[in-house]
Amino acid sequence: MSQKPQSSRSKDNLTQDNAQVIVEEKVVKFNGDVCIKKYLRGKFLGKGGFAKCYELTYLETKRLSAAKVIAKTSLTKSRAKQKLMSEIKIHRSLHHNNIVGFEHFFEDAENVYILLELCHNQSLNELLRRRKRLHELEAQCYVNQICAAVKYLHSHRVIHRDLKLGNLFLNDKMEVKIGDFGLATKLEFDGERKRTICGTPNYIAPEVLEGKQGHSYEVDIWSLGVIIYTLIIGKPPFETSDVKTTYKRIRMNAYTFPENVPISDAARDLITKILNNDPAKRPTVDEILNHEFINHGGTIPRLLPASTLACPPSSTYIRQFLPQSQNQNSKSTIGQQNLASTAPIKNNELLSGRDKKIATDRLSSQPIQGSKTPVTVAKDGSNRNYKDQLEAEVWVKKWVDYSSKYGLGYYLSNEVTGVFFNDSTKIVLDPNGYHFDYYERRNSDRQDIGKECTLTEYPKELQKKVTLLQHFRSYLEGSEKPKPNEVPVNEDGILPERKVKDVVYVKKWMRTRHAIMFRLSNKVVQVNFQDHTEIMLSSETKVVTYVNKKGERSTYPLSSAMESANLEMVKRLKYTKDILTHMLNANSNTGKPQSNVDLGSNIGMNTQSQSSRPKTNVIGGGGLDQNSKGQMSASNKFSPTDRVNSKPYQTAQGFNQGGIDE
Ligand SMILES: Nc1ncnc2c1ncn2[C@@H]1O[C@H](COP(=O)(O)OP(=O)(O)OP(=O)(O)O)[C@@H](O)[C@H]1O
Repeated sequence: MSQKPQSSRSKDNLTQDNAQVIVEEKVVKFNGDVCIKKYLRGKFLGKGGFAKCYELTYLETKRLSAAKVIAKTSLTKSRAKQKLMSEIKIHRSLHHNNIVGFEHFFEDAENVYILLELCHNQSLNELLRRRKRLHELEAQCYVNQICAAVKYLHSHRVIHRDLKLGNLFLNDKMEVKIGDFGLATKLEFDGERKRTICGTPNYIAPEVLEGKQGHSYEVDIWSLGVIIYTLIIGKPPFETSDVKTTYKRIRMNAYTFPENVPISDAARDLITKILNNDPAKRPTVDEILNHEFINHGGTIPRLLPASTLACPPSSTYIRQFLPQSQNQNSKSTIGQQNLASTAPIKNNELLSGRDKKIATDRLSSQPIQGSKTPVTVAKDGSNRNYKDQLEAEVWVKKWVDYSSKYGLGYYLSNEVTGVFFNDSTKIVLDPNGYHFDYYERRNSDRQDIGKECTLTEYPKELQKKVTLLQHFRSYLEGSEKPKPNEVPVNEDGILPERKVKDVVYVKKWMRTRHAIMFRLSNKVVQVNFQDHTEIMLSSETKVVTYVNKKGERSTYPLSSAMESANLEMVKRLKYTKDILTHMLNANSNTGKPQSNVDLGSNIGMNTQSQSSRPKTNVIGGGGLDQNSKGQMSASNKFSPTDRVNSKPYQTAQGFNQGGIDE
C-alpha cells in the first residue's frame, strides 16, 4: 500500500553522535491507519554546511541508507526552507545510475531526514586527499561517468551549479554518483538565464562572478574542467589562500599547468577548451564525451578496482586500456582484448597484478632511432603521462644474495638489473642492456653520486663490476650462458636509446632469517617474507601494499594500516617496523650492522640462534673475490648458492645487510 510521509520522532537527541539512536517515522496510510517505521541511526558519515549525514538502517528490512539530517532550527529562515524544498523537489525527480539515488524523506519534531542511496566509499575529495593525484586513466573513467550524469541533468533542464569533488560520491561498486542538489536549479524554458550567485569558490565559473549576463548549463561544464584538472594535477587550477584572489584569478583565467606534473596533450587540450571564460566557447557535454581524452583509441574502464581508493592502478591493469597505437603489443592478444574490455572490472582484478607479466614492454616504448619498425609513441606524446606514471611503480621482482663474495643482485619490475656491491657502490643497468648508472657514496653528505655510462664507454676501473653485473644479469634472467659485454645494436648498427630515465635502484638492503628488506631510491620499502608474503610501504603515496600467501594484493592507507583487521598483515607490518628501528639503532650506535638479530617471534616464526654473517654460500670458489681492500678480482665462475629468489626463501641465513650505515 502506498504511504504518505508524515511526522516522526527520534527517541534520542541527534546531537549525541555516538549514542544508539532509533529514529521513528510516523506513516499515515491512506485508510487512516498509523504505523511507525523504525530506523537505527549508525555511523556518522560527514557534515555539510547545513546537514549531518549518518548511516540509517531500516530495522524491518535491514536496508541501509545514507540519511541527511537537517535540524529544524537551521530552517527558521524562509530562504533555508525554500532551498531545502528545492533540493528535495529536484533530487527526487532524478533517476540516473550516476546520480545519488533519492529514496524518500520525512521529518520528526526536530529534524528533516532525507534518505539517500548510501555511497560507502566517500567522495572524490577524500580519494584525492589520500592519493594526491590520479592516473589519467582513472580521471577518464570518473569523468566519463560524471559526464553521463551531467548530460542527463542538462537534458532535464537541471543545472547542478555545485559540481566539485566533495559532491561526487563513490559507492561500493566504485560507481561515481553526483550528489548534493542544494544549489541545483531547473530552468523553466530553454534559454533562461539564472542570476543567483552560487557555487564553491574554486569551482565557480567566471560568468557567475560577473553576474551581468546570467548563467546557464555552461557553469557545470566549467566545473567539469576544474574537476579534470584537479584530479590529474592534484590541486584546483585557481586555488589560492584567499577567496578574493581565487576569484580574481578565475576572472583573469590565470592558471598554469605545473611542469613537474605529467599531463597528456589530450587532457591539457580538453581542460584548456573547457576553462574558457566565454561560456559560449566551452564544449558541450557531448563534445567532451567525443573529445580524444575520453573517446581515444583505447578503452576506458567502466569502473575502477577498489584498490585504487588507496593506491594507483598497477601498470598491468593500465596496459589493458592503452590505445592500440600506444601499445607496443598491439598485435598481441592483449591489444585486442583492450578494445573488448569495457566490461566492469572485478575488484580483485588487480590482486595478482604483481605476478603477471610486467609492464615494461610498453614502458620501453621509446622510438628507436632509425629502426625500420619504430615502436610507437604517439606523435602528440599523449602517452607521456602513462609512461611517467608507470615508472613510479617499481619493485624488486627477483634477487640473489651473493654478499658472501660480491653483493646483492636484483631485477626490478621495470626490467632494470642492479647490483648492490659489498663496498656499497651500486650499478644499475637499463633494460636495453647498454646504458648503466654507477653510484658511489660521497662521504661528506652520504649522498649517492651517479655516473652515466654505457657498455662502450665507462671508466676502466669499473670493468670488473661491469662483468659482475653481466653475470648477475644472466643469472637473474635465467640464461644458461652469461651474456658477454656485447653491445646491443640493431640491424642498422644503431645503438639503443635509454629506456628508463628516472632510475629507481636499491639504496639499502637487509636480510634476516625471516625476511629480506629493500629500501628503494623512490622511498619505497619492500619486505619479502620467507612465507611468500610481501609488504611494500610507500612514504610518497602513504600507502601499504600487502601481498598475502596466495599472492593476493591489498592496499591500506599508511595511517590506519596498523589498526586493520588483517592481522597477518599487521604482524608483518610490525616486524617491518622493528627491522627499520633496528637499522636506525644500528646506524646511530656503531655505524655498523648489528648481529644476531632475531625478530621472528613478532611474526610467529621459529626463532633460532644465528650467526651474524651468512653461511658461506659460494660453491666452487672462483668467481670474483673481494680482497681486503674491498677491490674485486676477476675470475671465471659465478655460482651463488642461493637460487634466484623471485619470491621464496631457500636458505635460512643470518643477518645480512648492505648499505645501512647511512
Ligand atoms: N549518499 C551519501 N552516502 C554517503 N555519504 C554521504 C552521502 N551524502 C552525503 N554524505 C556525507 O555527508 C556529508 C554531508 O553531505 P552534503 O555535502 O550533501 O551536506 P550539505 O550540508 O548539503 O553540504 P554542502 O555544505 O556541500 O551543501 C558529505 O560530505 C559526505 O561525507
